[in-house]
Amino acid sequence: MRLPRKHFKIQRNACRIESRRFATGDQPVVPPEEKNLVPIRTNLKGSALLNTPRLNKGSGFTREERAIFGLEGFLPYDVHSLEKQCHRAYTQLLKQPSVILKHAFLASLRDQNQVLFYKLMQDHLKELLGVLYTPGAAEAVAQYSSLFRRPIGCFISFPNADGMRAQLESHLADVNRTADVAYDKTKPNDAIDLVVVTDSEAILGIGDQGVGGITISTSKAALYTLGAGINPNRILPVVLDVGTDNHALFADKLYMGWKRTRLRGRNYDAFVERFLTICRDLFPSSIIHFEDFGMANAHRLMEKYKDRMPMFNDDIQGTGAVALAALIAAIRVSGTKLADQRIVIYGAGSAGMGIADQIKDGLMILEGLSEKEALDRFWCVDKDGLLLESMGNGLRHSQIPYARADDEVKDWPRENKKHKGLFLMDVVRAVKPTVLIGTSTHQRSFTEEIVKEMASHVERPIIFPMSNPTALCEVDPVDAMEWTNGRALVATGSPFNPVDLPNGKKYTVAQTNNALIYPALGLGAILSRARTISRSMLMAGVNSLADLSPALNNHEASLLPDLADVRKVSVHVAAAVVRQAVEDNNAQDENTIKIVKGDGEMSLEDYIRSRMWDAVYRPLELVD
Ligand SMILES: NC(=O)C1=CN([C@@H]2O[C@H](COP(=O)(O)OP(=O)(O)OC[C@H]3O[C@@H](n4cnc5c(N)ncnc54)[C@H](O)[C@@H]3O)[C@@H](O)[C@H]2O)C=CC1
Ligand SMILES: CC(=O)C(=O)O
Ligand SMILES: [Mg+2]
Repeated sequence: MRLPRKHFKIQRNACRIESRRFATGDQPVVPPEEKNLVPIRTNLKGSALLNTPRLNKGSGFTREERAIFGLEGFLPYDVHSLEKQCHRAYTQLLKQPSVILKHAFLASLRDQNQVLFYKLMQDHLKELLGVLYTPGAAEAVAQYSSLFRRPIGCFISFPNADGMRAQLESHLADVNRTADVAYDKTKPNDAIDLVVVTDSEAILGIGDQGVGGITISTSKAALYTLGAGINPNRILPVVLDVGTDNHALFADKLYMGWKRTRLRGRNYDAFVERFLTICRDLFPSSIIHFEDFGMANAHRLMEKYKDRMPMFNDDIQGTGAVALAALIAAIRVSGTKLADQRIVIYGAGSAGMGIADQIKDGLMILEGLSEKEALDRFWCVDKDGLLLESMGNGLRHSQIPYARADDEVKDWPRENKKHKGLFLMDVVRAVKPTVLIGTSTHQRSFTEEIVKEMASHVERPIIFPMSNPTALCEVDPVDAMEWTNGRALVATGSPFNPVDLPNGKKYTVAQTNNALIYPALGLGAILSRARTISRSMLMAGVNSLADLSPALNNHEASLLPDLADVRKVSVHVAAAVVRQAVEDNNAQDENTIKIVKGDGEMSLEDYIRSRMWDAVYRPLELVD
């Protein structure tokens, strides 16, 4: 549907700021260059408008807007452009002496003026991702209760479970109250595109953080907007407060969550089921992103719900996808084949087994291997050593297919004779891996001896220490490069500086973080209104991301695109995901299906751009 021109007449010249993307969701489709001219309708005036971060422009309100919305007495006289506001905010941010205080500053800005927050983030993305996301988010989560100022997001606490529906309805009403979020007012339930939910049991690599986990949901939500232009007002970040087993939190008198031992078993499952059922009922067009659930639940819940609704687990599937994309790029650089790799995974938890599953899918789909042949390429090592069939009930469900036969290892030499298990060094010596992936939270565990042993058998050792935050990374890329004479192909989970190579050049370390792919995966699923988020959609995303690898043209370049370019990357990845959903008859959005089939008025890429939200001030229209 094209908007009649009269919709654009209000304060047209207020929209001089660069206009590209607009918004996901049930919005009128306009060409990308017109989307930011569409006014936002609101009945708020005066301080109520200034105190609504979704609509507030602060000193950026034009003279005309100040008159219409009764703002003149509330603002200093001069009108400032978004660029000038950004400059002021950046100067203030730089005065904050630590990462945690910078994070708090950003949170407070987000809480005052949403457009300004996203514009500032976007203009300094490379620098500020480390503040908002990993490693900064780890500190912010851990100190949530002591630094608390104002709540952002949705808190679903077990003791209040009886009121869960009403709590979620209040959030929906809140979203609908502020302006055009659900453009079509006859469909108030379509106002939410995305729910990002954590139960806080395994936040990054820092474990159980109780209610503080809301900050991982809000950070991941912000990356959806920065990375894929998903309208921030249509995302619901949620923490399920089911208690905590982190005893330091019990001792903290400022702790703000439910001070009980973490809920488990049937009550936990019923609580999650109830939450998801209500979400599906109240927000039927939304997708659900699971983040940082503990090992015992992450895989199990994904298996339970993945065919029932459009959901994915980011730590399992998002991480698997980004790791496989980096691996495909590394293999192209090294001139080898995926099927010829011997892969050791260190840390067989959610991320580790998610990576294994995704690479296994890659071996089967891209290389035509049988499942058994694919599984044969993996050796997974956890706290008790190499996963072996004899570990029986000690293996988690996701680990069982990867357990090796005990016969294979009976003659392997063991470093630690006193211990039953085979540890990383034993496995590296015996397997001679070509690929070593770390998702263990065991800092600096890829020692010089291990890396040198691996590098003595492989021309281009592929080493991905993916644990977050930075302090938990399995090996510093500088060391990995030094110990391999610059031969290693390295990718990390948190950001690292480029490394000097022996040939005088610099090697750019890819940030192999699920943040490079999950925003586009979500955008593709939302736009196509996919019934489920399928394996084939994930694989389409992986291939399109791998094709964008800078290392394909320059071997010292990063294996993956820079995370700071995620927004451009996302258009291509989301397009691949959408096309796959349509090809699989998994898409339900008629308009998107038409465009993919070539019957629309614009290309799929332009359509995607036209649906992306931009950090610009759109005109406001006063309604009764
Ligand atoms: N780069 C990325 O995109 C992502 C990175 N991660 C990182 O991966 C790490 C693990 O995260 P999850 O898998 O979600 O946690 P998890 O708790 O599910 O898994 C961690 C696994 O490592 C094992 N482990 C712990 N200490 C070990 C040791 N000394 N030796 C061998 N294994 C050990 C644990 O037993 C567990 O199986 C975290 O640091 C997290 O930040 C997680 C998701 C995405
Ligand atoms: C990146 C991420 O999801 C994690 O470290 O848990
Ligand atoms: Mg995570």
